Amino acid sequence: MLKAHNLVKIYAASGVPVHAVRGLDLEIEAGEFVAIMGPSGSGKSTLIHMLGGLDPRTSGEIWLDGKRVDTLSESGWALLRRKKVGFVFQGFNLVANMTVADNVELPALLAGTSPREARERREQLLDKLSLSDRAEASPGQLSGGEQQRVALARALANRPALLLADEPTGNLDSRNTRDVLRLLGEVHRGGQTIVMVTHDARVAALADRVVSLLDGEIVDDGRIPRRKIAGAGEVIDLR
Ligand SMILES: Nc1ncnc2c1ncn2[C@@H]1O[C@H](COP(=O)(O)OP(=O)(O)OP(=O)(O)O)[C@@H](O)[C@H]1O
Repeated sequence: MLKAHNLVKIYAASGVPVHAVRGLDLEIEAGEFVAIMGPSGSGKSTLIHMLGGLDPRTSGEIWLDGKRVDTLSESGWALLRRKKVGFVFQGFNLVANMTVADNVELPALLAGTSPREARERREQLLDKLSLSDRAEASPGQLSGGEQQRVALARALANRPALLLADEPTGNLDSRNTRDVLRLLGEVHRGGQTIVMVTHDARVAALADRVVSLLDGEIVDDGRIPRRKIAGAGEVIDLR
C-alpha cells in the first residue's frame, strides 16, 4: 500500500547540511499496523512527514496504492489526505475559530459525506475518546492532551485507508492513552493501515511490526509476537 524507495532528506537551511533520512527503503502492506521507533533525532518525524506529504523529500520515491505521490503538488496532497490519508502530527493543526465538533466533522463534509453521517461519526469518535463534553469548546480552551485526541478524531473522521500519526499518545495520561489504544486497535481490526511514530512501548506492543531508526536509517524491522504487556502494575490485554 505504501512504499518508500531510497528516500533521502537533507535539511540545508542552517548552512550545515543535516542528513535526517539516508536512503531509506520501506514497504508497508495494506492493513498493517507499523510503529516507528528510535532515539530522538533519528529521523522519525521527518520520515512520517515525508510519507504524508507535509515535508518534501530531497530525493527518492514514495508510492501509495501503486501511484507515485512524492511528485504531487500541495493541492494533490491535500486531495489525497482528504480521501485516503488521515494525519495526526505534533502541533495538531486544529482550526482555532471552529468548535471541536466542527473540527472533527469538517474533513468528512469536505469529502462529501452527508451532514447526518458526519455528525454520527463525530459523535462516535468523541465518545470513544471521552471528549463528548468538550464538543462545543474551541481548541484554545482545551488541554494539550485533549487537542491531541481531537486531532486523532479528526484524522479518523473519514475512515482513511491510511492513518499516519506522530506520537499520538505523547501528551496523554494513562486513562486517555488507553482510550486511544482501544480506538487504534479497532481501526486496525477494521482493516485500516496505521503507521505511527511512538516512544510508547504500549503503542508499539499493539503494532504488528516495529521499524527502528537510527541516524536516518532502518536498523531493525521486525514483527512482534507479544499481545500482552505489563503497564502501570497490571497486565492489559490489548487485543
Ligand atoms: N526543519 C529542520 N531543519 C534542520 N534540521 C532539522 C529540521 N527538522 C529536523 N531536523 C534534524 O533532522 C534530524 C531528524 O529529526 P527528526 O525530528 O526527524 O527526529 P525524531 O526521530 O523525530 O526526533 P524526536 O524523537 O526528538 O522527535 C535531527 O538531527 C534534527 O535536528
